[in-house]
Amino acid sequence: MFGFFRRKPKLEDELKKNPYQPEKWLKLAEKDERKAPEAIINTLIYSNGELLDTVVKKIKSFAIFREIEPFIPKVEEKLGKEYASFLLGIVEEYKGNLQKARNLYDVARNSQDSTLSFLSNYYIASIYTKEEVYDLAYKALKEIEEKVPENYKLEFMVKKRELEEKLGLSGSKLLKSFKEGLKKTRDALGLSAFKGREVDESLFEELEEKLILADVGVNTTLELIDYLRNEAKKRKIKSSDQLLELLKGKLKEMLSKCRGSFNISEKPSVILVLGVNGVGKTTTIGKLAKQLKEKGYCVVLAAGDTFRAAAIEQLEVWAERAGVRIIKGQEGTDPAAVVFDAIQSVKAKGDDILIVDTAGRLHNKDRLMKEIHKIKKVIGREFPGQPAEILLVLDANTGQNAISQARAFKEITDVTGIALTKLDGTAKGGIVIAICNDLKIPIKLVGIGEKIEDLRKFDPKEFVEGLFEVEKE
Ligand SMILES: Nc1nc2c(ncn2[C@@H]2O[C@H](COP(=O)(O)OP(=O)(O)OP(=O)(O)O)[C@@H](O)[C@H]2O)c(=O)[nH]1
Repeated sequence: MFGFFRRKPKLEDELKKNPYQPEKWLKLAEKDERKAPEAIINTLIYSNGELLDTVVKKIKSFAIFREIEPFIPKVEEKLGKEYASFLLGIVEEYKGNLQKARNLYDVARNSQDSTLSFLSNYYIASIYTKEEVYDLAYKALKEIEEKVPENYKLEFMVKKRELEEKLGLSGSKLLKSFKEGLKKTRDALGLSAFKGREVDESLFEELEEKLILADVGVNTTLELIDYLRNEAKKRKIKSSDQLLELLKGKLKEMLSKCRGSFNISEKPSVILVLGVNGVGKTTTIGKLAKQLKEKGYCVVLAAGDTFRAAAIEQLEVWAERAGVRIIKGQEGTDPAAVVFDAIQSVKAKGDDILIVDTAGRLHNKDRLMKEIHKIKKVIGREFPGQPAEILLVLDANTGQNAISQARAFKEITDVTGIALTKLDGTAKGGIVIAICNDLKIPIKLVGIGEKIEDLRKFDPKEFVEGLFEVEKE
């Protein structure tokens, strides 16, 4: 009955009796500034790490970075090294020791605790961003993009978008350069000159001539013109604008069969790169390596074209530019031996992607076939199911010759995708349609210039729109 006189026990007394009340430690931290450092650490300890996100926010809002330091050994004792390192990382980052802070976060980044792992990577990314090491910042974000807590989603997306902009990965910049790269073909086709005309026999004949000149290939051109004639008759089309829309739709439908995503889902993934000398193989490997690295992958190159010292040196230059490792042998070394060494290196370092350059001498087909089969055998033995991609590099300038090269390589080995280079340098960009329609091999990448960023995933819709784009006056 005298209960109403009993003094409410103080928070501290309650916690002395039963410290396993994390919410109450949090309340004490908010109530008593002097007690805040110890109370906030006890909040973390007695929530068994669950309130990490809240605790971190409080440490920052109370600005008690230095004050929590004496209590961190207790965190290590109760929760382990990963939690203690993470908190020490926060203290060091506050002191401006970014390198030390990053190393401390690194201890916690692979923690089983998803919040601790997320926050560690997130803070590593923010430190790299501060230091303008954007590719590594992006890699750290990529590692955690599947496990972003709800309350971080928006902030995470903004940070990722900013890094993509800085790394030139954003669609807009790349799309513009792609359309510029198609200018020569677009001008040669001159489809805009067909606008506003009557649909008559001369129109079909002119269109047929333009498509063949753009290297669409005779068979594919005839297939397209027949299709347009039939549809024009069936739908009683009188205006050339409608006919051009039909052609655009048909080309998109044709090319959509050649759309293929790059298969690098396994770790490690091996990409075997084929192609005759001069088509842009080494350049494409260099561009691809850089882009994959910027996407956060650890990439290593194997100089499998040992026939010429120049090829090895050239690949070294590109490895340097892309900032990736290269494994090479002496000129004349057995390519399979170089690939074997590269595989041992990948195993030792745990790389994500191995890109293998190969010789480009098609005139000695038997020897090339033996070399490639041996390389594939070595790869498949060490990494079952690999190579994931067998990428054939073709030069868009070589027109129909590229088709015969592709046919020759298909006799040597299966080809999973095509990288079509120098689309920017040719008026014969119609070869894309011929390759797709004749060879039925996915076109995965297109080269649109000599610079390292001039490589892009092939997007059929984008390509066709680029052919029809009306030049701004
Ligand atoms: N304009 C343009 N030039 C390119 C492109 N890709 C490669 N090149 C150029 O084509 C030339 C040959 O490129 P490489 O990468 O050396 O070709 P490769 O197949 O390795 O030839 P080898 O070195 O003889 O084995 C170089 O001058 C490149 O800069 C591209 O997409 N556009």
